[in-house]
Amino acid sequence: MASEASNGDNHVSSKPPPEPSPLRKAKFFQANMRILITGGAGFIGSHLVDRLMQNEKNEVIVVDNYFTGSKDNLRQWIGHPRFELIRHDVTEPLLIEVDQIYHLACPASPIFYKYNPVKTIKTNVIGTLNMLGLAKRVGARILLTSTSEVYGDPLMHPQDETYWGNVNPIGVRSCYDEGKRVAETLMFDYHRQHGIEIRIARIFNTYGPRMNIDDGRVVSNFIAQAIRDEPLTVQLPGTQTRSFCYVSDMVDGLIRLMEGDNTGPINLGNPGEFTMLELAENVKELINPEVEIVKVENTPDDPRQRKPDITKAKELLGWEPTIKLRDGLPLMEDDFRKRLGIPRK
Ligand SMILES: NC(=O)c1ccc[n+]([C@@H]2O[C@H](COP(=O)([O-])OP(=O)(O)OC[C@H]3O[C@@H](n4cnc5c(N)ncnc54)[C@H](O)[C@@H]3O)[C@@H](O)[C@H]2O)c1
Ligand SMILES: O=C(O)[C@H]1O[C@H](OP(=O)(O)OP(=O)(O)OC[C@H]2O[C@@H](n3ccc(=O)[nH]c3=O)[C@H](O)[C@@H]2O)[C@H](O)[C@@H](O)[C@@H]1O
Repeated sequence: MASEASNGDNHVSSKPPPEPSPLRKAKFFQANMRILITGGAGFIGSHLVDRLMQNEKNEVIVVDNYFTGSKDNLRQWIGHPRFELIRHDVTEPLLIEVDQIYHLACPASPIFYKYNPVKTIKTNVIGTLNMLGLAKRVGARILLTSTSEVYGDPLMHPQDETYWGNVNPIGVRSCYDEGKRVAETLMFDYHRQHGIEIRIARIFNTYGPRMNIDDGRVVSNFIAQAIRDEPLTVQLPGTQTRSFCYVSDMVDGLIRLMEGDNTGPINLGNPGEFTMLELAENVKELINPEVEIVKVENTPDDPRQRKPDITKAKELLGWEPTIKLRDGLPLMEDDFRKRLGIPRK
């Protein structure tokens, strides 16, 4: 017989609830946290998978369309009972059950995000909307990997999270930086309107093993060039600055942010600031003292300076980077030499 309440609140079902699968009763499945990583076949994503898989209570699901990522980055986990890899484009809806979502899917190297700008903005806007819809349906906490590019060509230095940025809305980088700004807006609108638990990391340049060798980003370019005895291509004027964070530090910051109580946005990056000429000189000294440094044309809207203020990350997450650039570069060199098949002389 139907219950008296018209809205269904007092509805009493005569049927018992369905039995959960016997597998879910097994010790192995019971305590698990199911974690989705979009873009998990990419550079940062695959290191995040490695770290999360260390915890036996985590089940990790990666979705990726392999635009810039690769199954090779995840080969050690393929076939593992707590790991699943799904070929999927986040611009399409995804229906799965998870407890946490690390939303990284988006090409990060300027060469790749400018290659198909319409797709990049769709990934940032529709992709984030889809992942927020998923978070809302299943009640998951969601973390967005935003970027220091939301500060554009910053007029405040170093950049803290209160700065609203100096961004060209119609330039060739806008698909990425404006795309991430909209993604941040969507995160906060879902949080305010639907009570979704959100976390936003503003990541500053991150480097390390597994970056695509021909990725086009400056650290991977210089290391590959130095190993191949090719000139290091410093884009003009060469005095523009960046702050480089080693990937293991970044992964640590992302997990602390996800597990903590603060929505962010929180800057994650290494405050050590270098001009591109200084970076080239460091790579030359550490990897190949014979190599030449040449100046080449730059691309439009390249930010002139970038350095994170990480006070908030220190205070709220107890996080700060531990690996200096001069220690991180040789770790990346080992990986690049292996993949290029060029041993040290
Ligand atoms: N590495 C950095 O310096 C840096 C700095 C700031 C922000 N970020 C952000 O961190 C995240 C990861 O960056 P990364 O350096 O690992 O880049 P990456 O290009 O190596 O990884 C991105 C991954 O997303 C996947 N992807 C792209 N579009 C997709 C789509 N539509 N559907 C499903 N998968 C898709 C790619 O195939 C790739 O595996 C990105 O969101 C990027 O914007 C990175
Ligand atoms: O930190 C960030 O937020 C952003 O950092 C990078 O963006 P960008 O700093 O422009 O990355 P690179 O392509 O590595 O360029 C860094 C600097 O190196 C210079 N460069 C690049 C390549 C090269 O061969 N030589 C060279 O001098 C560029 O002109 C630029 O000034 C990432 O690729 C973005 O995804 C990320 O969001």
